[in-house]
Amino acid sequence: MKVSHYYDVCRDAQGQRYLEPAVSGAVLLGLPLLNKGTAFTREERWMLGLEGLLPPHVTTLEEQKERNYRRYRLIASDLEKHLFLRELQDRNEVLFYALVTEHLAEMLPILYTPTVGEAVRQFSRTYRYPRGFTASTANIAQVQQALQHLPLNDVRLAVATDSSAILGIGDQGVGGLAIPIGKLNLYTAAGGLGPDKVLPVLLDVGTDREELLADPLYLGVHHRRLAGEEYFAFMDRFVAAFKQRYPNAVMQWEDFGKDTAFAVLERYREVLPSFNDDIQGTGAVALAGVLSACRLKGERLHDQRILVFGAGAGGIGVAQALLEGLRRAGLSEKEALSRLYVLDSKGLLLKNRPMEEYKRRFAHNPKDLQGWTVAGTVPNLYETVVGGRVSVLLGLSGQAEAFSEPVVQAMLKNTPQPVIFPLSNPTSSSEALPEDLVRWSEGRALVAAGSPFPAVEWQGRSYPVGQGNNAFIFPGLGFAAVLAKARVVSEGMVLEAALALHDYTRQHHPQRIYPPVEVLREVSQQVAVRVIQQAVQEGLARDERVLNKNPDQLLAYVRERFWQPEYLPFRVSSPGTPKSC
Ligand SMILES: NC(=O)c1ccc[n+]([C@@H]2O[C@H](COP(=O)([O-])OP(=O)(O)OC[C@H]3O[C@@H](n4cnc5c(N)ncnc54)[C@H](O)[C@@H]3O)[C@@H](O)[C@H]2O)c1
Ligand SMILES: O=C(O)C[C@H](O)C(=O)O
Ligand SMILES: [Mn+2]
Repeated sequence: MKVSHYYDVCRDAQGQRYLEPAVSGAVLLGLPLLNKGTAFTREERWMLGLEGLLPPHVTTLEEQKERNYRRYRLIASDLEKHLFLRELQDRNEVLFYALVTEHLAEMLPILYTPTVGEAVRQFSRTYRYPRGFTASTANIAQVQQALQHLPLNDVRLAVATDSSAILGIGDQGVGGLAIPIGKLNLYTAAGGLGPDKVLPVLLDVGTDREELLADPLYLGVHHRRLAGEEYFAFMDRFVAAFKQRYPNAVMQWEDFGKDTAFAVLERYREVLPSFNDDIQGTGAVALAGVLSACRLKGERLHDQRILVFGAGAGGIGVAQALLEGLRRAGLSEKEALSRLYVLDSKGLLLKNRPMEEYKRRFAHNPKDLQGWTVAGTVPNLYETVVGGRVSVLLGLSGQAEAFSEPVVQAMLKNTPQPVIFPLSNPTSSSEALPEDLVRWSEGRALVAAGSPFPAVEWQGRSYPVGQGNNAFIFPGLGFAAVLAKARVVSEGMVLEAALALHDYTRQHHPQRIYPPVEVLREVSQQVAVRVIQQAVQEGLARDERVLNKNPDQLLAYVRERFWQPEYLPFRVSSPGTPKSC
């Protein structure tokens, strides 16, 4: 099997890798996985029919990075920077990843959260080049055939969204494709997967956003969302065809809203090795951060009383992960649930309220909450903080400013150091600004947020704000599932990712809740090692190369397989030459 319709990656007698292209000339220059731009050597230019098509000076990758970084720095707006980087990736993937890897902390907020949210909104207005795969109601009947149009033959990981709950900005229709593209930028820049091994997928089942339906320039299908049986018939078709085209691929479900996220995860988790990033990745990152915060407070997880604000994919995922954490700390399920409060848009989950099945487990008995509110009303955020003596507050509601000063003051009465994580993205959806939380609590709150925020300077001290984002989990988790060829992605593997992140933070950044994003690559490698070990232990690993390796050997293996942005030489062998591809 050739890696792509347009080229293959082969090895010479010395084991050196090289590219064997099936195209040449101007066509080759238009393929971002092959194009080296001005870095094609003189020999390559003659061999591939490029001589004369490029300026004569042959540049190095370093010089190309320098040229593009200078231009990047001249751009004023974040969205324009995002679009500049998108175009660079669409021209030359190696150069794009070389640049992004070198400036990871600077470019992450541009490629990913929060700027990617704006790129989603502006998708139909800024569209330039195709990327990934779009299944839609216009092609789902022939999706098997449409998947054959993709030139890549060895995809190992896809990120797919139905775009029903993009970050905290809701249904975004076809524009949601920018999210899988951004997630996969992280997979390659910080998670080790080569750009020819990944695929962003948009499942366009329609949109319920009126302004998109009414916009003639909107690029998605112009009808309302499929629901119920029609929705699952669409999904079943896509999943079957995807599995046939890419039998070795892991699937990351992303930004499915609460009405589809849980059902899709359950329906396909045994069909495809797959996980839901918002439920499981977020659960893992929140558990790791709360464990770190407990360590900083000198307390234990089971000393805490925890409130999760928001009961969608993210909120329930976080509640499930903390429940598991509390059980591991020795509490019974009943004891653990008694110190965990989950609120949706109507307030605290109570057993006498009608609610979706996935919330039910976390509902409290109203009899246990005597005196919290006027009898018969549902406790709100403030009342739950007071009544439940909450010491840890986690925001997954997408509601800006929901964590107000009175809420913080109430927490300070329960604990000297409240743990407060406004985890909603993008920045405009964050439940509070970290600087307000630090100020209102006079520097006592332990704060992390979903989106990137600068350190807070307050009364001569600097408080770094950790980024509690599933970016610390999914690249390592997905890479591990790929390297292990895991049959399924188990809850045990997800939990191990959380514990690995917590251990890494404790060992390398003991003063922090999360590591700085500068070390994301290293975090992903550590997470990957632990997740592979767990997959092996659970008998889920199907790749023999990961069996019987100790942690050091596994780390070396993970590092060796980690894709690096460097140009491979081209060769064109004459017909009949034996090749190792
Ligand atoms: N930091 C991270 O890594 C991370 C990961 C996943 C999700 N999130 C964030 O969490 C937010 C929700 O995402 P999701 O995927 O769970 O969406 P979702 O559509 O599945 O759920 C949204 C939930 O928000 C809650 N909500 C809405 N209005 C509310 C209100 N007024 N008061 C209390 N709760 C309210 C509801 O319970 C609803 O179910 C988004 O802003 C998203 O960016 C962050
Ligand atoms: O995309 C992110 O930044 C994190 C998370 O998956 C989200 O939906 O907010
Ligand atoms: Mn998400």
